[in-house]
Amino acid sequence: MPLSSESIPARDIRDRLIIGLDLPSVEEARAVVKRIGDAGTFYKIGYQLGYAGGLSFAEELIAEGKKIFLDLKLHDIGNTVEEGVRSVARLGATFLTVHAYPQTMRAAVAGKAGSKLKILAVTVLTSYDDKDLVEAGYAPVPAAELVAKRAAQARDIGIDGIVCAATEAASVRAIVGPERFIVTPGIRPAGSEAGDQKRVVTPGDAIRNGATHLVVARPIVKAADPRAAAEAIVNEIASVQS
Ligand SMILES: O=c1ccn([C@@H]2O[C@H](COP(=O)(O)O)[C@@H](O)[C@H]2O)c(=O)[nH]1
Repeated sequence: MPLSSESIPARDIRDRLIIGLDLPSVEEARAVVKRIGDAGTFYKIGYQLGYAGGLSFAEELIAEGKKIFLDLKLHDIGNTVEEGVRSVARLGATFLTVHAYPQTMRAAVAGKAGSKLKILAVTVLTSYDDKDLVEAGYAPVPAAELVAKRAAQARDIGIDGIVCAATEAASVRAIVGPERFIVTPGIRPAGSEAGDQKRVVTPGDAIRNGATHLVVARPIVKAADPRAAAEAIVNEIASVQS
């Protein structure tokens, strides 16, 4: 049944939408979170806000009962990743990203041991297509093939979830099995601008393809009415969710 502001959807449906707080200051992020109100239950903090006080703001949101995805995309020598993840685990976030390189993923799994933090492996950024991979120095390989290889490595290492484009969500599900999270940025409601995203999918198709969580930033936080934009996506998720 379609949902409206009057009948806020069950919490688990709203949790499938992760709203990217890609904003320049904590003040602006706090204002957007306030406008979205109870339509938003899960927020992502990445480079822009993270380097502008966003980690303390993450703790504030957690204390208010919101879930937090720290999209820090860690990638460094193993010891640095392991200790960095150990520090992040103390913040109480739900998800943390690392790049899907085997050394990095193994270090992240070691660093989160004993905590509730879930590690997501970023396979191939959704702003990349096959040509971008060649430009970055990879032998010609379709992005989908590299996503599949990295998803299999992430599974074998014990990573909790995969970040990929929703174009690859169905094939990733076949690789990683039924339990792991499949978190898909590059989501664009029909008619909205792709911007720098190249592997783009609508919210409904992403859910149909098997994504567990959709990441949406600009189409919500830059919207004239961020709450209405978030609700429209939650409604689309609810209309196709099995
Ligand atoms: O492959 C990836 C991994 C992460 N992201 C992040 O998701 C959001 C998407 O923002 P939009 O404004 O909805 O395009 C952004 O914070 C990225 O850093 C991604 O897009 N692709």
